[in-house]
Amino acid sequence: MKITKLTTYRLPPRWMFLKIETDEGIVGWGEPVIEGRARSVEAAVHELSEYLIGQDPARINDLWQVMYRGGFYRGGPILMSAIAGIDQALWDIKGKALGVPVYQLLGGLVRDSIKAYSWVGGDRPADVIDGIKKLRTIGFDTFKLNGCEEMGIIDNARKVDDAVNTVAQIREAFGKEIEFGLDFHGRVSAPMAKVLIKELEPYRPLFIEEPVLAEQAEYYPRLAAQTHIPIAAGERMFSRFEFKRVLEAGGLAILQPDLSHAGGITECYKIAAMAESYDVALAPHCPLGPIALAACLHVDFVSRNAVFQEQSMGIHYNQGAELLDYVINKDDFKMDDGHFYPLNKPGLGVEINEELVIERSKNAPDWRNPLWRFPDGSVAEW
Ligand SMILES: O=C(O)C(=O)C[C@@H](O)[C@H](O)CO
Ligand SMILES: [Mg+2]
Repeated sequence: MKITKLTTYRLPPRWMFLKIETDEGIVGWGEPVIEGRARSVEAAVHELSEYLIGQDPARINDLWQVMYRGGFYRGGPILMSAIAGIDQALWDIKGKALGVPVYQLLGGLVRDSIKAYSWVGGDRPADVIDGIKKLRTIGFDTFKLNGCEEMGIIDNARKVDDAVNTVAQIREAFGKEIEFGLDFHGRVSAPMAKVLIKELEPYRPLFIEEPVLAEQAEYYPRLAAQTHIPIAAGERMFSRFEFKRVLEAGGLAILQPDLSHAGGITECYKIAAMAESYDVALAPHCPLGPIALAACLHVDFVSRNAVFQEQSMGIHYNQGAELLDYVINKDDFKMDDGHFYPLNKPGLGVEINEELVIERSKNAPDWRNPLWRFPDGSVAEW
């Protein structure tokens, strides 16, 4: 079998799908994208296609190494997201050619279901109580929200109290019947992370995510030393070579590699195993579309240390399209009691409505995240 063509489709809400065709008619789908930099990733995918056209899609490991090492420069969000989407599509092709789901190619199921969690509230955590109430009616008991709004490098007690009050309201309304992670979203400086975490400790959130930016990873062990709250990070780390450093330094209780940013299934499966060797949990980051989610689920179902799975149904970013809009086999993603179940169709197990993808790609928005500024005009982390 030979790879014959790569086609990219930028799509609402802010996704990109990749279709890889072969000379035997088997097609694989992937989801290479960096939210807000889709065109850069698209260019990278087509640059990398020079290594792929005419090659045997079954040689995933060799093609991955060629894409990673062949261009001298490597790593980072753009190149690793391009490789990620290509890798997902190659696993899709391999599974379809052999008639088995990807998780079977990775050694078979290690569990029968995986817990999902849902976002509540928007960029600024408000109205989370109603959001939680609604989502509980469809089986969710685990949630994630932004832990705070903009936070200055050194900020005032009122800002800290605002963040804590949101969490206090959640515990007041639901007690310990639900769990929630707080995503600091990289908005918080190391000094303020210490203050916030101390004030949040009594409310025992399930985890605190990106308490500081990935480029401040040396603070993870220091912050972990001051709190019992599990620290999570990973969406802005892009290869096992980045994850090895944070695992070695300690401090992270949960790794959140993104299957569409960190080199795909081939790389994230290795990251999951590295995490397990340090007794660190896996919770793949996935605010994206169905192909990215399917790739996460296949890794979840073969990784004993996978604990819960992010998914984007109802997420505040999904303006213009919802998680399963482009999926034909929607029922395969049906959650029961807030859990996903194995995708058993060959390959990734996602049947894409290509006609709709082509149609919707004609007016793809060029999504950008908001650019936040503090009152003094300086740039704030979004
Ligand atoms: O889902 C998460 O945990 C996020 O932090 C969302 C963020 O990754 C946005 O997708 C960036 O555009
Ligand atoms: Mg996050």
